[in-house]
Amino acid sequence: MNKFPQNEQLQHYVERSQDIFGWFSPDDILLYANVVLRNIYGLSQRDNRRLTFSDLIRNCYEKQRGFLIETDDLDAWLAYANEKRRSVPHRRFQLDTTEGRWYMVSETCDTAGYIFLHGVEITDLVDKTNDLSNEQRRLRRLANTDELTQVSNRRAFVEHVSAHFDMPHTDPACMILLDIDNFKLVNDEQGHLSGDQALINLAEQVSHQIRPGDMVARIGGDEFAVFLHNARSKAATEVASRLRKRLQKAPGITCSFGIACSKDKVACFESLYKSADDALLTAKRKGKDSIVISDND
Ligand SMILES: Nc1nc2c(ncn2[C@@H]2O[C@H](COP(=O)(O)OP(=O)(O)OP(=O)(O)O)[C@@H](O)[C@H]2O)c(=O)[nH]1
Repeated sequence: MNKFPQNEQLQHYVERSQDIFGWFSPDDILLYANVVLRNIYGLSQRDNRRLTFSDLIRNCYEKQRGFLIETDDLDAWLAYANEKRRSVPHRRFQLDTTEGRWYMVSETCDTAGYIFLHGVEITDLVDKTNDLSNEQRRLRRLANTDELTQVSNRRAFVEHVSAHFDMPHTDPACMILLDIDNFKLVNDEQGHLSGDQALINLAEQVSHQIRPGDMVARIGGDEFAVFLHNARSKAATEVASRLRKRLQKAPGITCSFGIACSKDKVACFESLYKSADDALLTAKRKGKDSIVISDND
């Protein structure tokens, strides 16, 4: 018990370990690298050259093998790395290789300036973390997307608009609500699948009318909402008019539109939505297929 391996035994284990082991002199010459580290630096067992850390890195960079160095400016990369080396007695960093392996490396520096490296492979962990991040992204997208039309859903829309109003300096913004006229009849006369297709087509048409950064969402059965950043009622009316004209060109469905714009900093999702919804109701009452701008604007 408590008997540490003798020098030769220890060297035997270190040499054959799957971990990284390395040792640098105070003038940064590689004094020892085990098999794993020699592979990463691209050195053969009989390589007796006195290579510095910078030589080794330049070698990997030029051959694009081993230690993966992603930079357009190797001198700047080396200057940064050399500034970090020996800056503290202990530090840890991740190292990845051109073969896609990852290591968590711990670097220990003694008072004389010798550096001892020990690294453990963490490729599986990194892969799992990446899988989890991808899965998280996929789930977030699912949670925010309307399954039928693939545009955003109500939850994402509320979040997006609320985030806009949470910002300290909000640009003027507009909300357009649009609702298909007599959609019940479309379903009744042409069937539910045709109704679904009409919703998909409408979502596509609306998406084409807005700028990147603006948002369209399906927020109810046959109701869509658009949020336009940096826009006033004139721009919002133009978007709605373009859309209305496009819909009129192809016989099938028409929509009613309600528009509301934020004028002051106290605006919030609820107040803007209420104004747009009132305007939409007015458009429906006026005989549908029309655009109404909120009284508050
Ligand atoms: N095909 C299809 N229909 C849906 C879907 N969700 C809701 N609906 C239908 O959409 C219709 C919405 O009707 P309403 O908005 O109440 O009324 P409307 O017939 O559109 O009449 P106005 O809104 O007054 O013009 C209902 O018949 C719902 O069954 C869906 O995902 N697919």
